[in-house]
Amino acid sequence: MSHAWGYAADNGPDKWADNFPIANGPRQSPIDILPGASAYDAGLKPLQLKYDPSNCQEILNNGHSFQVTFVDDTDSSTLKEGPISGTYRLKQFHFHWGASDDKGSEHTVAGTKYPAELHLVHWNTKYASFGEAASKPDGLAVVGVFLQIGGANASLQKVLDTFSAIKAKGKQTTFADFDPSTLLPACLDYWTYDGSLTTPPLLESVTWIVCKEPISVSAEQMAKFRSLLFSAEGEAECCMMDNYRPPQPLKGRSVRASFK
Ligand SMILES: NS(=O)(=O)c1cc(F)ccc1F
Ligand SMILES: [Zn+2]
Repeated sequence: MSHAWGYAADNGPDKWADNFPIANGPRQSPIDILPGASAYDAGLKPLQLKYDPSNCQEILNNGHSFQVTFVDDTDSSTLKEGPISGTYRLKQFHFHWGASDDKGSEHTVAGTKYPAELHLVHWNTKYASFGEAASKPDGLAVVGVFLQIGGANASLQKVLDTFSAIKAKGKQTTFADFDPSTLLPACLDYWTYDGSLTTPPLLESVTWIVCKEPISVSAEQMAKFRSLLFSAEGEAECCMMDNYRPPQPLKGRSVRASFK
C-alpha cells in the first residue's frame, strides 16, 4: 500500500517526486521571490476581491492543514482583475506554518521566511468546476498572504476558536458568516508568477498572487496553530507543524510586481 504523502522525513517534499514526477516540473511552487529581480508591470491591475460571508460553509482538518470551505455555486465570492482574465470563484482558504516562528511560509522573500502563509484558492469559471480547473494551466489563482509576529489578529482568532472541534485529521465543523477579506492586508500590492499547487498532486495550474504586505499574528496564536494534529483520533498524536514545501527552482520564469 503506497503510504500517503505528508511532511515527515519518509513522505515529505523530498519524496513527493516518487509518486508525483511533476514535482520536478518547469513551473513548481513555492519560489523564493527576489524583489530586485521582479519587474514592475504597469499593465497589472489592482486585485478585485469581493467575498460574501454567507458563502462560508465549514472548517476541516484534512490532515495536511485546516481549510475553510466556501459554497462556490454562484459568482458571489470572486477574484477578478489583477494579473488574471475573467472571473475566479473562491473555493477555500488554508494556511501553512512552522514548528517555530522562524519558519513556516512556503514563499520566501529574498530568503526571508515568515511564520505562516495564508492561501486563498480560487478557480476559473471558464471551467465547470474546481476539479476541472485544477488541471488547466489557467485554472486556478491563489492569493498568498504572509503572517508576521505582532499583535493578535482578531479576525484570525475567529478561525482559531473552532480548533477544539477539528483537532484531529478528518474532523470538521460548521463555520458560518466569516468574511475572508478581513484576513487581507490593507495594501494589496503583489508579486505574480505562473506556478503550481504546493502539495500533491502539484498540478501546474496556478497563477500565484503573493501580497507584499503581511498581516499580523501573535506568538500565542501561532502556538494554537501547532495544537492541531496531523493524526486522526485513535492514532499516535502528531502535532501539525512544518506543513510547508520549500522554494522550488524558478526555471527561467519571470516574477512581476504590481508596484514600483
Ligand atoms: N497550497 S496551494 O494553495 O497550492 C493548494 C491549493 C489547493 F486547493 C490544493 C492543493 C494545494 F497545494
Ligand atoms: Zn497552500
